[in-house]
Amino acid sequence: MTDQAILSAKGLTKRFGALTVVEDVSFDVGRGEVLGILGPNGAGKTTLFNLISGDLAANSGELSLDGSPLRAEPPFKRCKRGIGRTYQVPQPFGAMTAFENLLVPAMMSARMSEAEANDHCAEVLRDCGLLPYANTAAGSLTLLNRKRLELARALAGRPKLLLLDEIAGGLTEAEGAELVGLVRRVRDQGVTIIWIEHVLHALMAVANRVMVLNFGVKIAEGTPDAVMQDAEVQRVYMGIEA
Ligand SMILES: Nc1ncnc2c1ncn2[C@@H]1O[C@H](COP(=O)(O)OP(=O)(O)OP(=O)(O)O)[C@@H](O)[C@H]1O
Repeated sequence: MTDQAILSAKGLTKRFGALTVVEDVSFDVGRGEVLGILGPNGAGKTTLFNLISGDLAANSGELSLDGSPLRAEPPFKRCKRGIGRTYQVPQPFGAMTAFENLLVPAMMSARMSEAEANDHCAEVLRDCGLLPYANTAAGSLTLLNRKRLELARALAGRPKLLLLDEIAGGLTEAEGAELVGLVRRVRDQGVTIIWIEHVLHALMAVANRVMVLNFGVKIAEGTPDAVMQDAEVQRVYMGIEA
C-alpha cells in the first residue's frame, strides 16, 4: 500500500487548547481507492479533512501527497497539487452563477485555459444535474442544489484526491442513489476519494476501505464488512453493546 499511496498521514495530531481532537492518526490512501471515514459527532473527522486541505495546521505529524510533504503548503497550493474538497456547509460564491463558481477552480486550481474550462465546467454541471441552473446565482439555489454545486466545484478543479464531507445527508432515496452513481463515475475516472458520511448505505455502496475515529483516535480500519462487525465500532458508533 505505502508504495502506491497517493496520500500518507503519520502521527497527525490537532489540539484546540486543552482538547485533542485528532490524536496520533496514521493512514495511507491508495491510488484509486475510496476510503470511508466514520465516527460519532465530534470524533474529529472534519478536522482531519481540514488538516489535509490545509485549512488548519497540525500540531504534529506528517502528511505527504505522492510522496512529497504537504504540511508547509497553504490551502491554495494543495488545491494546485490536486486536492479538492467539499464543505459540510456549502460555501459557494453566492453572487456568482453556478457556472462561474466552477470556472474559478477550473482556471485557478487546474489552470485550464478559458476555452478548456468552459467545456469542462459545462460537463461537470451536466454530471451533477446542474445544467439547468448554470446561469442561476449560487446564493438562490435550493439547499440540495447548493450541495450538488459544492461537489461540482470540487470536481471542476480536476482533483486527483477528492475529500467529500457528508454530501448525502438530507437526500431522498432516489437522490442518494443518483449521488452514489456520480461518486462511482468520479472514482472510475481515476480520482481517489476520502468520504466522510453518516448515510451508511451510501458510503458502503462505494467505499472499499473504511477508517473509524472516536474522540480523535483511530479505532478501526479495514474492509467495510470487517469494520461494521468490529465490536468497538458497533459500541461507539451504533450504540450496540456486546
Ligand atoms: N475551531 C475549533 N475550535 C475549537 N474546537 C473545535 C474547532 N473545530 C472543531 N472543534 C471541536 O473539535 C471536535 C471535533 O470536531 P469535528 O468537526 O472535526 O468532528 P466531526 O467528527 O467532523 O463531527 P460531525 O460528525 O458532527 O461533523 C469537536 O469537539 C469540535 O467541537
